[in-house]
Amino acid sequence: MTMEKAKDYKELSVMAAERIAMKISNKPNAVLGLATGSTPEGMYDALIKMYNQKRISFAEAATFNLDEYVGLHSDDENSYAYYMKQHLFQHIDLSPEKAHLPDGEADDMDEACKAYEQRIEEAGGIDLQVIGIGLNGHIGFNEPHTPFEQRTHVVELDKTTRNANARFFPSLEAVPTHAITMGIQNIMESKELLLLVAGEQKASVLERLVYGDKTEAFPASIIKEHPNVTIIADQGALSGLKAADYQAGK
Ligand SMILES: O=P(O)(O)OC[C@H]1O[C@](O)(CO)[C@@H](O)[C@@H]1O
Repeated sequence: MTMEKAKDYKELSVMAAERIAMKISNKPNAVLGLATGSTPEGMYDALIKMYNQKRISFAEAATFNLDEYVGLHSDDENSYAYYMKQHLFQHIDLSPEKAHLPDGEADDMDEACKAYEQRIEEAGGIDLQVIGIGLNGHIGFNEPHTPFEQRTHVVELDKTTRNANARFFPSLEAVPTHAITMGIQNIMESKELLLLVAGEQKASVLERLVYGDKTEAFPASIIKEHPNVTIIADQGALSGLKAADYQAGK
């Protein structure tokens, strides 16, 4: 596990975008795994900037998002499909057929989960997966006590997660109760993982990730076993760690 320190959120965002830019420069048809939430917003802004400066092109790339709410139409402004359109897709040259999100509106959810996995497999697997981390250690929407072997599935959202995400909705009741998410196993299968952690409110989460044991009670703890994982964290998020630990790239 490599840890990279950013002085602030802006620097973290640029560092993350540079990782993606490097990936698609080396492999123009790279398969990128994308995340939503507040954390990657700055990274998407930085990527759009690089695209506008003609530094990068997504013309040959494909993307797969980690998760989507169940029951929200892609035009619903709280759906992750809408988020991705607003924050990235409408600004770049990624082909719409190659921009994938789980289908939160499918009649048959089990089928939708299988179909999503199949599309990832057909694309050759994910080269670089960006993830954020929830306050309870979730990755994607894999809540605490999700088995590490879990594949794409429908999940009932934890109270903490619904509360944390209520800021995007008119009320807590409006936050969907379920989501469809890549499983922990899918995340671990990506060739490279990039975890972004920003802000002091995530300091204790990062502390637990770095010093804690591997446990299904804290889903992110598994990523320490991934052979190619980088964490980019800003000063706020790093405030719970001993400086020597991140300088040494623990
Ligand atoms: O970046 P945020 O908004 O703190 O969210 C952290 C994680 O929580 C989720 O938004 C789901 O609640 C993930 O998609 C994200 O990685």
